[in-house]
Amino acid sequence: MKKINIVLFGTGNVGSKLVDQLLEARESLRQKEGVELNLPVIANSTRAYFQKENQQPSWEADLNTLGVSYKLEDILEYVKKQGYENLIAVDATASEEFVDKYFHLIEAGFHIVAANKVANTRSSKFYGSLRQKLQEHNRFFFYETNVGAGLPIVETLRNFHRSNERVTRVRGVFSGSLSYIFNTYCEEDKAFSEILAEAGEKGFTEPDPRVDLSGKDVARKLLILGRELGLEKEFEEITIQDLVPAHLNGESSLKNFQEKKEELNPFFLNLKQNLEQDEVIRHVGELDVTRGTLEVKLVKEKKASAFGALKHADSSFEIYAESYGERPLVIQGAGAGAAVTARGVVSDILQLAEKL
Ligand SMILES: NC(=O)c1ccc[n+]([C@@H]2O[C@H](COP(=O)([O-])OP(=O)(O)OC[C@H]3O[C@@H](n4cnc5c(N)ncnc54)[C@H](O)[C@@H]3O)[C@@H](O)[C@H]2O)c1
Ligand SMILES: N[C@@H](CCO)C(=O)O
Repeated sequence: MKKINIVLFGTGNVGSKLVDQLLEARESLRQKEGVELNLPVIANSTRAYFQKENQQPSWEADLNTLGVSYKLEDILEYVKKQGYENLIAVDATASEEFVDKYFHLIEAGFHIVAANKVANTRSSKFYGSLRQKLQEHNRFFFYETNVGAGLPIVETLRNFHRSNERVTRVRGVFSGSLSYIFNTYCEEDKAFSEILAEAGEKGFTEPDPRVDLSGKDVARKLLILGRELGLEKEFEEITIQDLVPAHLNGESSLKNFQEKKEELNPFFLNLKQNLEQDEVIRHVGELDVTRGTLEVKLVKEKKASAFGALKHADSSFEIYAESYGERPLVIQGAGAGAAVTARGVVSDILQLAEKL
């Protein structure tokens, strides 16, 4: 039996669904694949729960009641003392700072699986040094859910690139939350702020929805794909249409933004009122590999077009590549949501486990 030991950081929408899915899949993986998935430590931003038994039927309660405040070193010491091998750290946080800890984790023998996009969208220098550290310690880094949640986008582009297929352009509705927001807003007679709140309640938005609305989340996804294709770009080079008014942006608190989100309504109502009958608003990202440009913007689309016809929180990625000519390869489906994202993380964990 191959034993895999997963230390989870982040128990929000994605992290908590991930624990449920791992515990559910445990027995069948043991029987069918000879893989035993253990979760020796589950941590959020303030507490860590150090597992005593193999089963964790009430992990949420245990984290709350038996969880202790911790430092990363406590976890590293614990796994070392227990003699755990095949260690995978799962980053299900949205933390800008946590990614600095990847280096310590790698040195301590961890492989990394990340839903968090930050590590792949810092400077090229950081991107390169992380990969160098992984190589030095012979560790793996999987992050399929960074783009398109559970959809196989990163893998598809990486395989194209490796096989010398020339990808010229990727155009898409990259954001599941903004897809939900604009699909619903253009169909229903509700205030923009109300739909924004719904998208948050459904677990589609980032913990701070301004990361979506500002275009930053889609810009990150474009950069991640661009880098997979060998483009050496920095985040600052991306052209981004920011939908958050300056007085509510990241400089002010999230609470302030939530309290004043109705102030967004006139701008979006004006956009909606200026649509033709057969048009809708869509939020798109465009990566032009040939020209080396990355752009995030709102566009008007015909209702009958591919992007115009999207529903719910679906994303759609059109990948233009030499062998495919004028007709792109299209990957479409749920672009956000805890269940699909957690499933993508499980899939990354299993692919990584196969290599161990
Ligand atoms: N929600 C989606 O559909 C989706 C899809 C793909 C990727 N993601 C990514 O998954 C990540 C998690 O999203 P979410 O919706 O679950 O967020 P969330 O806010 O619901 O959960 C974040 C969790 O991270 C924990 N955390 C924060 N800083 C931490 C730290 N330094 N150490 C340990 N834990 C820390 C918080 O306590 C919380 O438990 C984000 O990076 C997001 O971009 C989300
Ligand atoms: N907030 C992100 C989650 C998936 O990365 C989105 O809406 O697409």
